[in-house]
Order: sequence, then C-alpha cells, then structure tokens
Amino acid sequence: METLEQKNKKLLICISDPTILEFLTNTIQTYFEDVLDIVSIRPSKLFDLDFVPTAAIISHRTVNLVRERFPNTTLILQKRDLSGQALEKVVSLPDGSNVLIVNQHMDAANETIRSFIELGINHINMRAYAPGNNIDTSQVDAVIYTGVPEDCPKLDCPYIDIGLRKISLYTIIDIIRAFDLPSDFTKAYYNDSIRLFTASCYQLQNTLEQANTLKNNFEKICDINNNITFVINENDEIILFNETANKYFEIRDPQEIMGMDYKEVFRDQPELLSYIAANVPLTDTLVTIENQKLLLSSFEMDVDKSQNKAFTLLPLSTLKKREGMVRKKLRATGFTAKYTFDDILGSSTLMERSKKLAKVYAKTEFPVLITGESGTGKELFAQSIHNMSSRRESNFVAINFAALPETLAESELFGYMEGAFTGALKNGKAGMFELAHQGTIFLDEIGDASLPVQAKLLRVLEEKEVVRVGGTDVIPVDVRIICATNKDLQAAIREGTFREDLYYRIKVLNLRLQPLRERPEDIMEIISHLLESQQAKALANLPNIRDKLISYTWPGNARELRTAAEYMNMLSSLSDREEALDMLNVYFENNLQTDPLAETESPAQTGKPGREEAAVKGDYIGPDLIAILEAIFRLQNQGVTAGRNSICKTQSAQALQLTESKIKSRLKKLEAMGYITVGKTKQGALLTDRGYQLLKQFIQ
Ligand SMILES: Nc1ncnc2c1ncn2[C@@H]1O[C@H](COP(=O)(O)OP(=O)(O)OP(=O)(O)O)[C@@H](O)[C@H]1O
Repeated sequence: METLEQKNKKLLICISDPTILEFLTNTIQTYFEDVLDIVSIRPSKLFDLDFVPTAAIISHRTVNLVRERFPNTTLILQKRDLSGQALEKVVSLPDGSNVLIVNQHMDAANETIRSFIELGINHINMRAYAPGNNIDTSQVDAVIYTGVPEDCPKLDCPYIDIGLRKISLYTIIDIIRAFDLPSDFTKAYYNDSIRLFTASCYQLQNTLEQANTLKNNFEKICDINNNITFVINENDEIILFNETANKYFEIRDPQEIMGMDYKEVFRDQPELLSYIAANVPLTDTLVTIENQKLLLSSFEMDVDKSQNKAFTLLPLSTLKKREGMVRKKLRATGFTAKYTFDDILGSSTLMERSKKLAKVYAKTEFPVLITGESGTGKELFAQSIHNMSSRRESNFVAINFAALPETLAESELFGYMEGAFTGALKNGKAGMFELAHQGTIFLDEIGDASLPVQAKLLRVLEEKEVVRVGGTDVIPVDVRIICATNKDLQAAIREGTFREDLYYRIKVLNLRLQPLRERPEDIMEIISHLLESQQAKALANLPNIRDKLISYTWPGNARELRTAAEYMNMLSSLSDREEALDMLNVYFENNLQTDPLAETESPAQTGKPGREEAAVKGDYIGPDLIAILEAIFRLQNQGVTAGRNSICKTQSAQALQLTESKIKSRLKKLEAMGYITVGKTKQGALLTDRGYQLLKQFIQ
C-alpha cells in the first residue's frame, strides 16, 4: 500500500462526454495545474494508460470502468453546480410545465435533473433526453440544454441554454483531500463558488422575499381601514403597531416599540391597559383615551399555534365621518330627489296655487298628504318639497305600497337582523326609515298599505323610532313624511280599510293636485315643452290637433301627455306631412277619445263654484285666501269671532306670515267674490255656502 508521502501527483479525468471532459479539465487545470499532473481521457483510452493515478474524476457512466481498471485509486464523482442566471431561467418557468432536460448522454441529463431537485426546483415536470433516445416529445413546454443545441430535438417550444455547469466545491474539496493538498487551495475556488452558493439559495431567497412581501402587505392592509391596530403576543410583547397607531399614540420610532411590553407602551392609558389585561373578548367597547371616546375590539389570532391577540381602536369622530360618507354614497346610489319646483310645468292659476302652497309646506316639518289622480305629479311635488326643505342635503327615500308585496313591507320599511328569516342577508339590512334618517320618506300609494302595516307605520310616526324585524334594539329615526294617494282615503276609512288615526297623522298638511282637464291651459304649455322639434310643435299647433289636445280629458294626466308627445315627436320626423297628420288622427281616434264621465263631472255640470270657474273669471284663489277661509272655518267651529286679530293668530295665517293689514284686504276680496260675509258688528267674518264648498275642495 502506498503511504501518504508516496502518493503520486497524477489526477485522472475520465468522462465520456467530450464537451464536459474538456470543460472539467480546463476548470481543474485553472486551480491545480501547478501541483498536479492532470491527465484527461475518454473511457475508450482507459486501458492504454501505463500508470496508476492517485485519484480519478469520473461520472456515473465511467465509474465502473475506472474502478475495474484502477481498483486502488480514489474515485471522485464529478459534481457540478448551476449558475444563478441559469437557475433564474428555470425558476421562472410556469408551474407544471413539462420540460425536457437535454444532454448528449442520458446519465448527464439525469444528473442535471438531480441537481435541480437538490436545489429545490420542484414546480416543473422534468424528463431526461439524449439524442437517439426514443421518448415521446409531444407534450413538451420547454427544452433545457447545456451549451450544445445540436443535441436537442426539433420542437415548437422555448429553448433554454443553462450553459456548462460549474464544477462543484465538493469536487474541489475531494481533490484536495485525495492529494493532501493544503486547504489554501480552496480559497481561490471559494471566491468563485460563493456566487454559486448564492444561486443555490435562490429558492430560499425567493421564499424569504415572498414572506417579507406578505408581511408588508399585511401591515398595509392594517393601515387601509384607518383603524388603530396593534398585535400583542403571548409574552405581552407588541409585535405589530400599524401606521395609524403610530400616529395616534405619537410614536416617533415605531421600530423601537417592537418587542416592548404593552404595559410599558400604554403606561399612560390606564383604561386601555385594564381592558387588555382583562383578557376577555371585546366588541366595540367604549374607552376614553385623553378625553376622546373610542371603540375597542379584540381578536384572537389562532395562526400557527401562536396565541397572539389583535386590538383595534376606532375614534367615534372617525365613525361619524364614515357614517356621513356612507349616507352620501347611498344618496348617490338612488336615494335622491332629482326634481325641483322649476321642473314642474304649467302656469295655470291652479298649478301656480299648488306650487305656492307646496313651497310654504316645504318650509315646515309637518307631514304632507298629496292627493290627486294618477300622473298629476304627486311624486314630482314630493321631491320638490324635499329639495326646498332644510332636509335637502339628506336622503329622499321613496317607497310605493302598490308595488310592495305585503310579505316584504315590514322588512323593507323597518329593516331586519341577520338570520331574521330564510334568505336574510348576513349582517341584516337597514330599512327605508333608517335610510331616510334626517331626510324625507315618500310613502307613495299609501292607500294600498295593509292594515297591519298601517298599524306599524302609525307606531313609527308616533314614537319616531324603529325596531328591525328579528331585533330588539330601538333605533331612533328623524324623518319627514310625505304621503301620496289617488284613493279616497275618507271612503276607505268608512269601509274600514284605512285607519282613521293614521289618516290624521299623515294629513297635517294637504295638497290636492288637480287633473289636467281642470286646468286645460297647462296642456299646450306642457306638450310644447315635451315636443322636441319645430315641426313637432307646428304639428301640435294645427287648429284641429290643438282642439283635440285641449278637449281630451287626459285620464292619465301629465304621464299620458308625455306618451302623446313622444308619439308626435316620432311622427314629426316623417317627411310626408299628410301621412303624419293621418297617423296622428288615427292615434287620437284610438286613444284620445273624450271621456264622457269627465264631462258630467265638470264643475259647470255639478254647479260647484270650481277652481276652473274661478280661474276663468280671473279670480285668483291663492293659498293666502284659502288659509283665511280655513281660519274663519275653524274659528267659527270653535265659536270664536273671526276678526282680523283672531285670524292673524291662527296657525294657517302664521304659516303664510299674514299681517292684519294683509288679512283686511283679503277679507274684502273674499267678500267681493261671495265666499264670506263680513258683519258690521261683533259677528266677524262668516263663510257663505259658496265659500264652504270652495274650502271643502282644498281641505278633505
Ligand atoms: N306639472 C308637470 N310638469 C312636468 N311633468 C310632469 C308634471 N306632472 C307630472 N309630470 C310627469 O308625469 C309623470 C308622472 O308624474 P308623477 O309620478 O309625479 O305623478 P304621480 O301623481 O305620482 O303619479 P302616480 O299616482 O301614477 O304615481 C312623470 O314623468 C312626471 O315627470
């Protein structure tokens, strides 16, 4: 046996792949050519050698041959590493890609696969390939080769050259050991290989980066909702303190408090300290920190067996701001009144009077009941009243009882709690009354509300608070009520389908909108506004068309007028004028037949001193005259003499700011019109029958 001293300096390199053989030989020579006698050969030349090398660098393919030829020689299995760049290319392949690893020899290709796996590359499916090796290449997404493109099969996919791989540090160390060389020899190689080492850590580095990104994201998420957030671990140490918390507690160096005991950090906040120390679940618990009220909540964080606890603090002032913003958003999503009095067309005496009265109502907080046939503009008026009221900045929430199924009415109006019924939304839902808080709720077609719903509505109007379906908490609501109906509510009360007590609650102020047939002057004004072109306007003004429009009874009122206007707009675009006229006449014949009922109901036939009559005569009956008539009526009923002074003190006169001198002139006017008599003595003003009939039309 050779002793250590007797060792020769011969290092054999025996590899089948000529490219790798040359590459390995060059690399090993770079480091050892001064101290070792390096011989490199292909396996076929093995038996030509006439010396026994101390060590031999071999591959998986040549190991048996060399062992057989030189049984006492130290065998060093060549190991190579990948460069960082090569690794990056491989790592960036999409997950699950089918990849061919190509080398001139299968064992070398397999060795590359082994090194990839050792380096933690496991997101791709790798198969070895060498020229002449018959394997299925139909499902290949990428080909990886080592410097020799000729070895690769011709496929339609990306080719990645990872170049010749560097010799591994282990191989260098094995050579040093085999020849008992001083360890200094590793130094030169170490400098080079440190880069390789970094590459080998590529995956680890990536994972660390991902973890860091996740941590940063988490901290950002904690900041997004602007809640003060901090996390404490089981040793009472602060392990997270978000940006909002830093600002709120005025922490100059956030890093400094990481790992600090929370009792130290919050030493000046005894109330907060006691809540944290109590170790009980907290949900929106009210705490005071430096005279400011905040809501404190705690959350157990059962992550990876840790017993961390997160806390959030939300100042009430922030909560209020958010509530305001949510309300604004709700308004933006549909709870808005878009119409104002300027959108209400018609300047007939009756329409002017309705607008005047409604504008006065807008200044008050009283409930308004708007009555009138379908399409007379009840909702238009309701929206305009809201928009002129002090509540215009808040929601206008409209609910139509004719379209609201009985089963949904309660939950829609008053909201519900989570789990109140099958299909109830998680976290429950606010009802229309809550959404209208500080604004106006418009209860359209109130005459269609069922008796049980009427009972609940009455309760809300009286108590000014709601309780959600399935809940117990009482929620105060500050809402102005405007109701509308085209039904005769007094008849409904007689029939027992409408509650009398509710009727008096909602009808504090009454606005009766007249149908178009009672104010024919408005027809042409509204229709001309809706006609888009000059041709359409000219068409409408043709004498026979105009007569038809005015004499028609318009049971659908302005809504029907809109439809007629749309039809006329469409016809006016026809180039053949005669044809347009014919079609219009057909439309009138089919649709606009004078309603015989309306004619028998006309004021002339009923003998009533109707508003139409008054308007035609030029006797304008403004809201001030009606208010005075109403005041006289009420005083008369109370047995009080209706003089200037007593009328002036009534609610209706005060709402219109009528002075005694104004009242005096109006009393004269009413007397001249035959609606009142004014006694010369203490008797005061008295309603005539005519005056009573007129007033009845305004006050149901
Ligand atoms: N004076 C008016 N000027 C302009 N448009 C009007 C006028 N009156 C009503 N309209 C229009 O007619 C249509 C019906 O109006 P609105 O919905 O306010 O009537 P309504 O009395 O509430 O009807 P319904 O009782 O059927 O609900 C709307 O398109 C409205 O803009």
